[in-house]
Amino acid sequence: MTLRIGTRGSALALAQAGTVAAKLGAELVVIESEGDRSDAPLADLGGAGVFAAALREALLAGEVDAVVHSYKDLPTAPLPGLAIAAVPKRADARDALCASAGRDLDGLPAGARVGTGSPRRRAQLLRRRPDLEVVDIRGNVDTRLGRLDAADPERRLDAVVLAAAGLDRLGRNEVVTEWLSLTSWPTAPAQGALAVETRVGDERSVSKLEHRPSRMTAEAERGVLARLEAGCAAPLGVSAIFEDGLLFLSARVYAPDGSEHLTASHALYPEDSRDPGGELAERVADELLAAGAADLAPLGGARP
Ligand SMILES: NCc1[nH]cc(CCC(=O)O)c1CC(=O)O
Repeated sequence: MTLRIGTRGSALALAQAGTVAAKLGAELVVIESEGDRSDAPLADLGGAGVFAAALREALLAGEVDAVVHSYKDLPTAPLPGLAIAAVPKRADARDALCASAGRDLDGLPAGARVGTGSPRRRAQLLRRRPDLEVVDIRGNVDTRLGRLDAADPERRLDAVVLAAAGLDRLGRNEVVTEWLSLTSWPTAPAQGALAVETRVGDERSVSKLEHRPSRMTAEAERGVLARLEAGCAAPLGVSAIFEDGLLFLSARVYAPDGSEHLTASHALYPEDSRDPGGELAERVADELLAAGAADLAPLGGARP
């Protein structure tokens, strides 16, 4: 029997799930979700979890054998009966600036209009360039890039910030005018990583895709989100790296207007811990909370 892999129908989701299906010799099944059908703000639909919900329903109902998520869009709470059976080798975790006229962030004119729907990216943009006008946008990657050369001046933007991994998977690297370094611009937990989910007991059907270091860094980053009890709208940037046997995790919480931020970083040798990602995330999150992260930014439910 051919393995059936469920995916959202967006160009990005199809590209991501397509690589997974190809490696497994599996068949793709497109599942439409409320998040894809509606233009309503994500928060009104129940947060980023709406993208995952329809896929998970189809998996639980046995309509497909596995589903592929952007790991960063998956809520941190596990769903009973389902398991993240594989985390494939992670792509670029960085954000990318896509600006008109080939400009980088420092080269944008004063008061330039830059689009993003992410409170983290808004705070990071304002921290680097307090003069920018950050415009709230959403929609798929092509819609967002379309704002760069929109004919209507009210819609036109000077730049947008997107995940480098998504642009790469769509073959759109040529629009990037600056890759933002993770040290000064940490990104969303698990950005650039995929999560392949199966029903509990079926994990082996996809386990050849598993890449341990990618799971470890993604789990460490998501652990910070979980420990801070933060939602997808929290102005939080994280970056984990596994290098020379050492797992390193850094997290930064921003004031929404970018005026202040707090950073915490820790490292450990994974073989010294039963749950390296969780343990590291706990240290980093506790340090952020002790330093007053919850007073600096709305971490939980509050959405703009
Ligand atoms: N929030 C939407 C989303 N979910 C995953 C990606 C990109 C791919 C990835 O991070 O794995 C994007 C687009 C973006 O943030 O630019």
